[in-house]
Order: sequence, then structure tokens, then C-alpha cells
Amino acid sequence: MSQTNNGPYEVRLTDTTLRDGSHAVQHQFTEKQVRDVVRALDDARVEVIEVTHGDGLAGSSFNYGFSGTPEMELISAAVDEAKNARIACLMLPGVARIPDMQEARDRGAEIIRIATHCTEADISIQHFQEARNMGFETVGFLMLSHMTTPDNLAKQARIMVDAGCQCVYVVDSAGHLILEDVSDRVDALMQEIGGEAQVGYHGHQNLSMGVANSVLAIRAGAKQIDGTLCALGAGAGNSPTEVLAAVFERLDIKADIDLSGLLDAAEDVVKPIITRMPLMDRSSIVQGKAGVYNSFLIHAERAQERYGVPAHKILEEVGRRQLVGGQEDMIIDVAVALKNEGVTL
Ligand SMILES: C[C@H](O)CC(=O)C(=O)O
Ligand SMILES: [Mn+2]
Repeated sequence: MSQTNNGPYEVRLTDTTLRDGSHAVQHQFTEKQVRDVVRALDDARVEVIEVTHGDGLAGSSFNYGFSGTPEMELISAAVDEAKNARIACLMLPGVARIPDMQEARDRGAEIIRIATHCTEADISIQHFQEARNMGFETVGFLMLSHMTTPDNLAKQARIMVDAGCQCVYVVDSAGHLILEDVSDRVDALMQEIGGEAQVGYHGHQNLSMGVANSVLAIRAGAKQIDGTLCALGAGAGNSPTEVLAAVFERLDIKADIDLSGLLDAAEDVVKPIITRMPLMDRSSIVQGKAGVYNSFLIHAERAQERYGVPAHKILEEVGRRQLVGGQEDMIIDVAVALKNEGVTL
């Protein structure tokens, strides 16, 4: 049962348009787009801006999709453009290596967010230790947090904090969590690590819950919240930063951001560069319902084109098989199996 703090609430917003949003533009952000978005977010007083390939440092690959511009160049451009905001990078141990973190640090990134599957925090231990030695502020990302219980999630958070992590996020990678699912998880983490580290929440919009879930996370004690402009992000997209800011103002949640600057950033800077608006459509709602990793959407759509099997059917089966991030190649396997069973468009 979740404990509700009485406030006043104060949070730090991290905008990940230039990282999670990278999924939605198939990792094709240009340096100019990165500079324009960073300038707009910085002017709106967003404190932290994440810039990396959608799957984190070194994600540019055959498996995840190649970047249009090398991410290290984008990180340098972001650092150069930001006057007050600090630049964060995401990394998944096994996809990126410690030298990749060092290069991001050398280029001026100040925050590293280290992501593992929700039951595999132990693979991040050396990365947190090294990150602290490099002078990074550290954040842990427990992805697909719905796939384990609040108590187990808290134990995983403990592993990260003991290794040097300063804030652990409940990451709703499938947009599957609803209301108390979030506050119960944040609450369990608060009880386990609350005295030593912060708790954060990263929401997706598959079931249209990103913003409401963020508010419940804050009421349960979360101090760091993620969003993206225009909800640009994997699958149905993320909690929209500009909506979070408006709701925070209504609820007196202090985030020290300029709402009208964010509205301009979303409308005038990000909207024009979106090639595909994230939607709560059949496939992404199926993902939210079945608890499927949002980054799988584009892979399932490609498999639809190649094998003539509907993407939402592929995603349903992926959910049944409980596939997790890193198993993108299994989507092909699922598509072929469904085709052999006669499932077609
Ligand atoms: C690498 C993932 O896309 C991280 C993330 O944003 C999520 O799991 O959600
Ligand atoms: Mn995400």
C-alpha cells in the first residue's frame, strides 16, 4: 500500500526528447536539430537534457538501428549549446562500455544514466563505480519495472545504490503501469534507499497514463521525472514535458521551469521536425496492455513489412513470450512463427 507524502513537492525534470525521442525519428537527429532543441529547453530552464542514441551510448548498430550523426558529435553540440542545463547520457552495460562513458564525460556530459533490465542491476555495479570515479552524477534505470514486484524492484535499487548510484528510476518501458502500480513501486524504493538516494520515474503513454503516473510517483516521493517534448519517444511516446509542466503548475509542484517557453519549444521547434508523431494506436496500446518494451514497435513494423504479419499480432506474441530489451532479433523469430501459423495481414 502506497504512502502519500503531504508535500510541498519539488522535482527535477529531465527532458529526454534527444534520447528517447531518437527512437521516434529512427535515430536520425541532426546536429542543427540537437542545437535547436537544447537551446529551447535551456531557455525554458529545464535542468537536465539527455542526448544519446535511443538505445543509449553505442546503440548505433545493425541490431538497434544506425544513427544519422555520430552521437558523440551530438553530445558535444549539446554541451556547447547549453548555458545552464546539464547534459545527461544513457548507457546499457553490454551495449556500451566504460570507455564510451569516458568519452561522453570528456565531451562534457555531467550525468550518466545506467540502465538494466529490472531484475539485473548486478550488471551495472562496475559501471556505477567507474562513473563516480569519472565525476559523473549517477542515475540508475530499472527498465520494464512492471516485470517484477515492488519489493524485488527495491532490492535491485539497493544493488545500484550500494554501487554508487544517486537516484534510481522506476522505468515504465512498456507504458504498462497504472496508478498504484507506480506509487507502490516508488514507495518500496523510498523505503529501501530513500535515506541515501533519490527515486525517479520515467513514463510512457501507451495507456495514456504517463502524466497521471508521474504525479502519483511524486506524491510517493519521487524527485526526478522524465518527459519529452510533444511526447516524442519510443512506442506511444513519453510523458510530454510541456504537459507535465502545466500539470505541475496546477498542482503546485515546484519544478522551476518556464511553461510558456516549453510550449514554444514543443510547437515551434520539435513539432516541425517530427516525421512520425507518437500515437496511442492499435500497436502501441497492445504494447501497453501486454507489457511489451516500447523500442520493439519499430522492429515489429519492419517485420510486418517483411513477412506480411500484422505488427500488433507480433507484439502480442512478444508479450506472451515476455521478451526483454536486447532481444530485438527474436521479433523476427516471432514473425516467422506467426507466418507459418497462417497469421497474415
Ligand atoms: C533503452 C531504453 O529505451 C530506455 C528507456 O527509455 C525505457 O526503457 O523506457
Ligand atoms: Mn523510455
